Amino acid sequence: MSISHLKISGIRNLQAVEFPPASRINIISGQNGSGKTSVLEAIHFLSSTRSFRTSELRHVLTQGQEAALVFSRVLAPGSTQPLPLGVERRLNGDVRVRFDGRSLDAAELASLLPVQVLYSGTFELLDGSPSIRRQFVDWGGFHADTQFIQLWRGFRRALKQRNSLLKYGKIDRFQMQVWDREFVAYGTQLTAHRRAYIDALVPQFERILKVLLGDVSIELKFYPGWDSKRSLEEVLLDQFEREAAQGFTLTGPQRADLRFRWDGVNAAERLSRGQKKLVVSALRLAQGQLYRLQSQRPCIYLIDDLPSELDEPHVRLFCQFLEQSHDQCFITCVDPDTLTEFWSPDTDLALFHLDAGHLTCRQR
Ligand SMILES: Nc1ncnc2c1ncn2[C@@H]1O[C@H](COP(=O)(O)OP(=O)(O)OP(=O)(O)O)[C@@H](O)[C@H]1O
Repeated sequence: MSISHLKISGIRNLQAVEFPPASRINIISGQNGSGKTSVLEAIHFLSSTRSFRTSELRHVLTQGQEAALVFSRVLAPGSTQPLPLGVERRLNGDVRVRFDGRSLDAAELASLLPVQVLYSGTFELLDGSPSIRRQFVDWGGFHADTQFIQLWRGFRRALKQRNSLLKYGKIDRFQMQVWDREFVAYGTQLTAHRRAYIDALVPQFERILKVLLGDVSIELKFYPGWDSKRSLEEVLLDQFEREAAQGFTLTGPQRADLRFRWDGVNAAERLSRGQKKLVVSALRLAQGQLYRLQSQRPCIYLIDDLPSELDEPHVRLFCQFLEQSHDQCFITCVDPDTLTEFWSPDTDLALFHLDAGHLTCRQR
């Protein structure tokens, strides 16, 4: 899907923002605090009912407002007939998602309009907590295979039940065996899906990294959450006494992670800030490209302050990659002159400027 019309109300400092995005490249410029990231946040909200900056709706809502509403018209690939998609969330907890006259649940919305976000917080993929990398892997698993969400839910349920039995001390061995079986069955299948996803992602990641960063070669490895030379069943048996003493499940798929090495060293310790930005960008772009390959559908890229941390040649390479990707992109920057010269005249491109929450269109 791509967005052909967007209307935003009740988000941050944005003042009744309404515009028709270009099908390919949208450059949104403005000074610090003008609301550029908030426009990307609104598109993310449209795709998932959530912000990528905060989990608390009250911070996203314009001060004094009760509801955030993003309304759009979206186009399926190859279609000329845009369909209405609207997402509303209210401070009282109500959430409404309507697409072409019917309500959607969270999973349906996530499949309808997948987006990839690149902003300052994306660095955490390299040096943040493992849960951020698990979310990254699971995003891919969710979009790659419809079975994934059931496996993920089944595993979470088994983990929760095990942990509550371990926490309250008096362990009923029979009940524990039931949940152990579920934990192993779901956990093993979930891990196989995660591993297959990363195996498919690595060639995309290496290809894009080579385009963006030439000589830097990063080894990306999946860690399943336990010593994979042993079965999950064996590991559970072995660690049971320690788990009973500590009151929670020690190792398993809930500890899965990704490891990035450069010349055998933890890449996060070795890369410069610009290099880190290009590595995490390559990861997100690879995820979008793999999604396109697997589903034959495009992803929308939201890229906040693309030029920051990068020199001109790398900005050029980045823009050339985006241009060749054929996907819809929303790119923000402070100074539009840093981004406008890299696009071919045939590319459907639109320039917008934000001034204190007011958006205007600019001439190319
Ligand atoms: N809940 C809110 N209600 C009203 N205004 C808000 C709210 N939260 C943030 N703001 C203001 O909205 C603006 C949003 O800034 P945003 O982060 O989108 O700016 P930006 O153009 O991306 O800036 P920068 O270039 O510094 O990253 C800021 O001026 C901020 O003070």
